[in-house]
Amino acid sequence: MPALTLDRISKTYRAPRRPAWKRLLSPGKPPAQGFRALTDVSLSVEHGEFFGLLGPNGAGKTTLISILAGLAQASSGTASICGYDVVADYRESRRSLGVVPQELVYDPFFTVRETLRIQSGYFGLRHNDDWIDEILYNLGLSDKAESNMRALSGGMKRRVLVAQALVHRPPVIILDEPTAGVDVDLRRTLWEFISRLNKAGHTVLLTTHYLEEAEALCGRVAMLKRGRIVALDTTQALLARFGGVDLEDAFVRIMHDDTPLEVLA
Ligand SMILES: Nc1ncnc2c1ncn2[C@@H]1O[C@H](COP(=O)(O)OP(=O)(O)OP(=O)(O)O)[C@@H](O)[C@H]1O
Repeated sequence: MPALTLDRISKTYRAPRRPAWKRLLSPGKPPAQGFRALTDVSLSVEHGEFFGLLGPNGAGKTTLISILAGLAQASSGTASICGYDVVADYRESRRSLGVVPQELVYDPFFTVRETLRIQSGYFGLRHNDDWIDEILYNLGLSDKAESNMRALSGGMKRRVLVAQALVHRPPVIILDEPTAGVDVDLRRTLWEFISRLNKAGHTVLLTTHYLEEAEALCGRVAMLKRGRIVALDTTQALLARFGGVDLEDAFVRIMHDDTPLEVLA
């Protein structure tokens, strides 16, 4: 059973409803069309893979991750984590997954340790301090454990988001642009830690705009363009197929290729 499966996932965001007074003024006007963010996305990621989900701004990466995390509902299609359907088996699928979100979301009233204890509590883990200490150490956060969240720099807050995603030792880890706006030090520390978790058997799905990171880390890559998968293969095969000097070159070629969209696998 794969670590992660997407089967013909489509997502249309509803257009905002027109206010009542506008509907009264022009009653015959049809409601605005929604926005189609994903169309028929299917892929499966095996246990232990380090998988890259790439695409330009607005391609649909975060939408896809939100569907996997149960934060958004697909308009059609199914998704599962470790065999658990993200809608029908929500609790089990959420327990199998750790998501590092793109947005810096945090509660300014708690310390780093309190934040991680609260997160552990969501998963019913009461005595989790040994693991919390290990995560803090590996993310270079040990000396910040008792600092208030609001006192941390942006890069430090991002490290805490990574720590939060790992408190329940999820078999599948999704990182949505985890290195956006962080210094070289954190990138190195983060990738060393995530690579170690991956070698220990954790499945990793990464979105990033730093294609050299994806090239170095990901065994397989899917590229999204306007909500559709346009390439899905091993990093090496994509490099061989599209030539060029590196994955960035292959990415630019694929994104600028205007032949009808089809999976280049
Ligand atoms: N809640 C929403 N309502 C309407 N449209 C949305 C909503 N969320 C996202 N979209 C639209 O869906 C499309 C895909 O957005 P998404 O955030 O998934 O892209 P992305 O690939 O993650 O982009 P980025 O690389 O900039 O993070 C975009 O055109 C975006 O404007």
